[in-house]
Amino acid sequence: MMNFQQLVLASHNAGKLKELQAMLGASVQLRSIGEFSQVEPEETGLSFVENAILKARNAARISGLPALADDSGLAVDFLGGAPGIYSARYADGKGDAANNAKLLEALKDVPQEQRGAQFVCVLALVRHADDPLPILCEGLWHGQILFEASGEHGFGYDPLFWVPERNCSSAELPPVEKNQLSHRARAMALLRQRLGLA
Ligand SMILES: O=P(O)(O)OP(=O)(O)OP(=O)(O)OC[C@H]1O[C@@H](n2cnc3c(O)ncnc32)[C@H](O)[C@@H]1O
Ligand SMILES: [Mg+2]
Repeated sequence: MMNFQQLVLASHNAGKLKELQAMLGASVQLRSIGEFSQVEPEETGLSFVENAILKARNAARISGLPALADDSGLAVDFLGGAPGIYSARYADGKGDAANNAKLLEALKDVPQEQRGAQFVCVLALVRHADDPLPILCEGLWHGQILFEASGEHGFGYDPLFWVPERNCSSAELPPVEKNQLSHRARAMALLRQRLGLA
């Protein structure tokens, strides 16, 4: 197995970098793709897997380093799994606050018992840009969409995501706890096993 002391993280999302670095610990240093380029690749895939691979290959090409990508999002049952892979672009690129407002509006008349949702995370690791065998790991986190935002931690949809096993929103969880329970934590636990770090 290859020794990944340095990986480039194919993400321009500071929240992801913080969480993933905390989960990996000190043995692997994640370097942001932002050190190499500010240009974000277009996420043209139709699945989390395709977009994760696309982002990882792009980062490996630009940096010359092995690359890890995270493609993630929120799949809401009542919305047939939307916004899904379009979670970051749900409110046409206007950002987290606009995404959250649009989601609350879409669910405003939907009762509690129909507000189930899951966070999805796919991690893709490529050893180089043309790697024919990317490592892929997936994690899901089940919860419900709240009627209003609550909590200051985390990022993105965290203030709207109710975590039944903790009775609070994921933005109310201390970061250490989110990093033990989340979709990203589950995907990362699998990746650590695959890399022999677990
Ligand atoms: O593509 P990169 O550069 O990694 O950064 P991004 O923010 O665009 O990331 P995605 O394309 O994977 O889109 C993920 C969306 O899902 C949201 N999301 C993912 N994980 C989340 C988490 O742990 N908590 C809250 N929202 C999350 C996030 O805010 C984005 O709107
Ligand atoms: Mg993105």
